[in-house]
Amino acid sequence: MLVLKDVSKSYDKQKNVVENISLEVKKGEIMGFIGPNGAGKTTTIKMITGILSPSSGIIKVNGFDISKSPVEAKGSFTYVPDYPAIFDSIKGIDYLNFIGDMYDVSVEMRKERIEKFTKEFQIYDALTQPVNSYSHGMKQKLIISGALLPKPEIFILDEPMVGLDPYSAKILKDLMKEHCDNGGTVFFSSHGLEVVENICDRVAIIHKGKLIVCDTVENIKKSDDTTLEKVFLEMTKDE
Ligand SMILES: Nc1ncnc2c1ncn2[C@@H]1O[C@H](COP(=O)(O)OP(=O)(O)OP(=O)(O)O)[C@@H](O)[C@H]1O
Repeated sequence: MLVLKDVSKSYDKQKNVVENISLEVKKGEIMGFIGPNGAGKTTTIKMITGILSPSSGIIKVNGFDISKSPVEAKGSFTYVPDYPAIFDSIKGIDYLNFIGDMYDVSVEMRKERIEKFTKEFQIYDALTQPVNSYSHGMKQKLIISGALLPKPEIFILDEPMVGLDPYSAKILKDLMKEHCDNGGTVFFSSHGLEVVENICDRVAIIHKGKLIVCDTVENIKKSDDTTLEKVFLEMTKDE
């Protein structure tokens, strides 16, 4: 569903900030992508989404090579970036309709899903207001609602919990699980290890640009007596 094969990235043609990463996220799976600051998570996600080109390696999204078939690949996923950058002067509802147009979402499905997500996130009443009147968290919830609107095959999120209140974070966790239960795939980065431990089928840990493990939480922890946080700190500590 989402395949990375020997993917590397260097910004300066000298040092790789992502080095030879290979991983596969299966259909219906929710995978957490964790690592210390500067480990290479956003760089990897930007390569998956086609914002950055890898220096080497292959990335396939829903079977389409993001470099060779970018339109087909991009039609298979939606993406929530790590900062809610959004056209500020338009109304929330116009933003969602724009996404609906881009992904050919039918009028009925659009109405039903816009209502569902924006009511759950409690931004429904603000949809007629311009986005520049939204708080950071409201913008984030608008972007998440837009990203879920077309029922993407793959839902990719970069640190989506940042700026969300606990209620909204819980809604997002439930929506990510629901998306997978309906056959979708989720790949997201986070510093919230408890969230990752609770909802992910598998977890990929990146450290200094290298993938150090990609496995179930149970296998990574090896024992019930520990937490993902403890194991993560041990695995990524600098000697
Ligand atoms: N545009 C850029 N030009 C040069 N170096 C960059 C650029 N963007 C990121 N880097 C470097 O690449 C490395 C990986 O950064 P990246 O943003 O991918 O890390 P991250 O794991 O997402 O970190 P964080 O958890 O802090 O968001 C860092 O050393 C960073 O300084």
